Amino acid sequence: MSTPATIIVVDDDAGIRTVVRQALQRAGHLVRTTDNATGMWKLIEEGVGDVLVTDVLLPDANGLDMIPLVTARRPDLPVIVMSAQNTLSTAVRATEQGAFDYLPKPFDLNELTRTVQSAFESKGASNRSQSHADDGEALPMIGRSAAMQEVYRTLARVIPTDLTVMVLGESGTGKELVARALHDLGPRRTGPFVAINMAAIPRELIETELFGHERGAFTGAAARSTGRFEQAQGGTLFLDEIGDMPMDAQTRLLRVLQSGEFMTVGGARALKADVRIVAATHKDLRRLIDAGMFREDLYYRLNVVPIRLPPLRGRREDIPELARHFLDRATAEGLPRKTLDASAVAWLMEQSWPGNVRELENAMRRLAALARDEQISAAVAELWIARADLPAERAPAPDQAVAAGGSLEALVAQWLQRNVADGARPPEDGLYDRLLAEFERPLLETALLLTRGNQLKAAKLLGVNRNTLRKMLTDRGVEPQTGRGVEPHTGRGRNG
Ligand SMILES: Nc1ncnc2c1ncn2[C@@H]1O[C@H](COP(=O)(O)OP(=O)(O)OP(=O)(O)O)[C@@H](O)[C@H]1O
Repeated sequence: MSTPATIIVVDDDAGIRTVVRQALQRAGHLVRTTDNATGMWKLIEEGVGDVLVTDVLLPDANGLDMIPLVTARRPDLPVIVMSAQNTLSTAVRATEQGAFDYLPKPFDLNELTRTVQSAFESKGASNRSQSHADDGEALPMIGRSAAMQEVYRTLARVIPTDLTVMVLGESGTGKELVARALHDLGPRRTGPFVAINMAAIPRELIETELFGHERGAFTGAAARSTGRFEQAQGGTLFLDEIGDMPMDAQTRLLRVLQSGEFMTVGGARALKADVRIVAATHKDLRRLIDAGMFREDLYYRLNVVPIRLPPLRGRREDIPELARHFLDRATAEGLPRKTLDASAVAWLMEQSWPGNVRELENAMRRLAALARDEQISAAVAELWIARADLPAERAPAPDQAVAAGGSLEALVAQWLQRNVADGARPPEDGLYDRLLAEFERPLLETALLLTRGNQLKAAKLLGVNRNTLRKMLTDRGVEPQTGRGVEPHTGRGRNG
């Protein structure tokens, strides 16, 4: 049994007070609860409590703002913050304000008891000193899923340190964003942030890119060049796609990490490396080690604090907020404002997003730029997102998209202008039939697209019999494929 301690629990939610009380009592602690800051201050003034566990949003105060005041009054009282406002901002602010730890709600009660125990054991040396607190500053990472909470908690802990961080995750999951957050929110933020992507530089140039070279170090080295290590002095060096680093460069990097010094290629002087290293990869480094392509000793040097970013399909609940964020950003960049209706949000959440957040970001920009209506439905989202992934020659003609995207009047006017304006002769088969024929094709194609080529469903959607649909497809030259793709609409109206 652990040593009994008195824990103050502050939360205005009676349910939370009860479960937390029970869990802590089961762990052998004494518990005092209160539902507001006033009650908490009373206990603190009385000298009660070994650990304080508080919610952020209290009826009469903000839990984060109170931490420095609590620490000033009772420097020996560690504060653990619980919050349902699960942003990176809350995690970072809790750390900055000097919280012992931060627990995003909902949390695991075992984790709470473990955290309370370690806070109690470290009493006295507990509340961290404040660094900087930039209130309300917009923080870059979106997403409140449980998976991202873990990321934020780790980030908040390592931001104030110089520890080497290894960011792992599929392409487009935000690895570079994490590296930037580590830099921008940490003590080196006034220094440079220098990124180098191992996969983007020819292998034979990586060493000189990293460490620079002296004049005459090799044929063609007409002048001394500074490497990224030197450029990043006093700041952060982001080594992206570290799994693509050639062996020679790995050996050299390892030496730098061991000695804290580096030498330029062909140089005799050792320069001090005052650089925080953040590395990232989407590759499985363990596999590379087994295959003899990555140095195990370097791996351990770099993998001091691993941060694993979840793929987007593993945190679908973040998709609505991310999608809206990217649409807002597109608007801020001057593209038309778009909103997603419920069907569009549901459709976005169903997709697998192999390109992760980057793919979602690009899809939202495409919608903002190309979809006609302000409100986006699932059908429009699918048209612009699913079909845009088709090879270029199969991509939809804009007219088709407009037909599906709404504003039919605009399209008719446009068609008429193009086909019969300027006194051009009306088409031989008459304007009415011609116009219907022009519209029938994208209508059929879109119906097939939405039903993924299922003719029965497409016929039902259109309200026509299956044989009628077949005939229409033949008449209009639409290929009744299964699957998403249908032949692009290349037909242009004939001017008589
Ligand atoms: N949580 C997030 N909130 C907001 N934007 C995000 C988030 N994660 C990623 N992004 C955005 O998605 C894009 C891709 O992110 P980033 O470049 O950091 O991914 P990456 O994992 O480094 O990709 P790669 O491995 O392909 O280099 C960027 O534009 C980034 O701003």
